[in-house]
Amino acid sequence: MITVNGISKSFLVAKRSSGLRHAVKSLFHREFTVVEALQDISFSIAPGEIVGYIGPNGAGKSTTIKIMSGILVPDRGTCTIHGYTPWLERVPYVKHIGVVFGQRTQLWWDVPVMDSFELLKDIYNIPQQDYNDNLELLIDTLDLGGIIQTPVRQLSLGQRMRCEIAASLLHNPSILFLDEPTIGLDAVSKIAVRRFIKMINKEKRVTVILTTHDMNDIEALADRILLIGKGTLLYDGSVQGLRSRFGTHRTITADYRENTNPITIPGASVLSWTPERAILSVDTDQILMSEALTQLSSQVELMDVAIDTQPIEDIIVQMYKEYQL
Ligand SMILES: Nc1ncnc2c1ncn2[C@@H]1O[C@H](COP(=O)(O)OP(=O)(O)OP(=O)(O)O)[C@@H](O)[C@H]1O
Repeated sequence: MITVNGISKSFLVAKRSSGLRHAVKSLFHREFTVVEALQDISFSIAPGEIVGYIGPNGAGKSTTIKIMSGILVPDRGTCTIHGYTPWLERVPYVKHIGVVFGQRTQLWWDVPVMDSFELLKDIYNIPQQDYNDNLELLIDTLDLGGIIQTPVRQLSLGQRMRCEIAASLLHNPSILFLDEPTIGLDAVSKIAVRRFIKMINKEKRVTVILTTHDMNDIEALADRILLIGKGTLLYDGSVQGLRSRFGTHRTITADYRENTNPITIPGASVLSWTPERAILSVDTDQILMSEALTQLSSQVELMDVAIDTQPIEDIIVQMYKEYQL
């Protein structure tokens, strides 16, 4: 459904120095630097997938989404989505995609949400019956009943985001691009948005490409991760694969009968210690968990043990470090 092949994109950015002398000079002679936003990016995405597109600030995520949604033209490479080249065949293409940029709105600020929806119906030429059916479903599942007649500027961020997502789906697209859909939302709204994304993916088979800095979004939604850093693709695989490749640490929290001897286990480091409790980080590349537990129980009289896997957030930080992003 989506094939991106060897996409590169660079931007010319004017150099600016501070001070009046430089400001005057730049009026006559502007200097530019080239920012390589994307370099030779390739991937493909099958129908019905939810793909998390992640990377640190400035990695090139939004640039990729803009190219895939037809807003930007790449310098090199090809992109075929639903049989179209997005930037060359925008008018027929956009009927198949929905786009939500978390930081921007596609709704008209001063009019009730419903009026924006009606306008989108005309822009996309949505048949009345399809529109009615879709609207009913979206109002119901995104709980828009109480806010649909409110002007957008009076909505909270969470309410607006639910309306943005509804607006992007009114024309029944088969692909949804979400750029930071949960940014700034409270915990309850985040969960509501995630649940909805999961639902439309499952029930309507909408393919979802999601950029986010929130690793809980990734854990809750993505089957697959594309990690981009400094414009190049560094990892393409499952969340599980990411865990087994980078998440080799487990945390053991051990409660035991009072013991003043220090705990030493090769392959494990002590994160904190008291005479009754120790927290250890175990590198499973160096020692099996079973072996670490055997050694622990030979050194203290265990009362309780909890084992936690490394949070995905830590794994990502580790990856960023490893790739020097
Ligand atoms: N219109 C533009 N003009 C000049 N440079 C740009 C433009 N758009 C993006 N860039 C540069 O391209 C690089 C990639 O930017 P992009 O917005 O794609 O990153 P991102 O991964 O989405 O970052 P963030 O997580 O901060 O949103 C950055 O160095 C950015 O400054």
